[in-house]
Amino acid sequence: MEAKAPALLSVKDLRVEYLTPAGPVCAVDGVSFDIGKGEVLGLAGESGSGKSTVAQALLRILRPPAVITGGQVLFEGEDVLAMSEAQLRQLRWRKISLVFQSAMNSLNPILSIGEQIVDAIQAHLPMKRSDALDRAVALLKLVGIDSSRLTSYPHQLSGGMRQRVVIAIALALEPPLMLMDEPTTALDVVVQKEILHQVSELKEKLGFSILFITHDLSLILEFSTRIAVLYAGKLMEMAPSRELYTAPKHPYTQGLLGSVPSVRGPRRKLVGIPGSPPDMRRLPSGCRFHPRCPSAMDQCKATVPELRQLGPDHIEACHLDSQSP
Ligand SMILES: Nc1ncnc2c1ncn2[C@@H]1O[C@H](COP(=O)(O)OP(=O)(O)OP(=O)(O)O)[C@@H](O)[C@H]1O
Repeated sequence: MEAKAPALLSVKDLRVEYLTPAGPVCAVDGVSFDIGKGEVLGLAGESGSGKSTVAQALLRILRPPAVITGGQVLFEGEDVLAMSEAQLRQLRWRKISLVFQSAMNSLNPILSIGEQIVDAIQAHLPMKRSDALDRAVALLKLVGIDSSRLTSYPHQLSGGMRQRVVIAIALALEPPLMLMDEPTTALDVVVQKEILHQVSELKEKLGFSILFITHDLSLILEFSTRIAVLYAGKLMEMAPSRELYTAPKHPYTQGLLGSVPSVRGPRRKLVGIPGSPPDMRRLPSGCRFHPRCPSAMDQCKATVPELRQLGPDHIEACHLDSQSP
């Protein structure tokens, strides 16, 4: 059996609340996961399940009214939640970088691509401008952009190219971990896949790890090593991608997969999950998924299911499976 890579990032019992005037909303409730070196952990779940809140908590870039109210985040053994602002400046970009959906629109319109990459490098590393420029050329090449584009302005590039530039900037300091929050959602399907394939190749070459967030389960299945499924702020199931696809245990995971077209195998009828996620201010009792669950039992309304180990790398929180021997 392949030895498990030591955790680069370890998240334990993370809890984030939005302190709204109407009372606290617990958007991330006791979420735990590890990311190993070179691993891609996909965070799946419908809109509002807490995926972006998790990513922002890891970098400590949550904005009020969000506050981290519990848990532990260890990156390379260092306690991120205890870091000072100065330590966080060393962590962001250098150790953990972030690519988000609208990043391609946040490039500076009046600076050339080359200038922006050079500025990003020089903001963090004591490097001569000519060396930084060489690095910018190499970075653009890595993401499949010709060096002749160095003098182009963002508006002269397609959306896909702009997002590639953002990925190049995110990789400029060779961080061990990249957080990708809906990195390609604004782009057309073909460009999305091209970019994600390229990122996968870069990951193999450079050895970084990825936390990959998207609501698109088919992309998560294709590009992640392991997948964590969130529902209303709670971790429902986590397993290696293949195992999650072939043997999903949680009715919520099964429901999510029911809305993904099958690439191989027989055509199957797409069935979504009836209803919609709960209002986070008025969560259902017991298992948060029970009002939408086709297999809900009385117990599901009464008690919150604990996460249980189903296999060496497979965990799930559901009363149904705690009943089977
Ligand atoms: N500014 C805010 N004020 C109050 N509650 C918020 C705020 N932002 C987010 N939330 C709550 O946090 C929950 C999680 O939001 P988050 O954006 O992390 O989810 P997500 O899974 O990333 O969804 P999406 O895919 O739509 O971005 C939401 O359901 C909402 O209840």
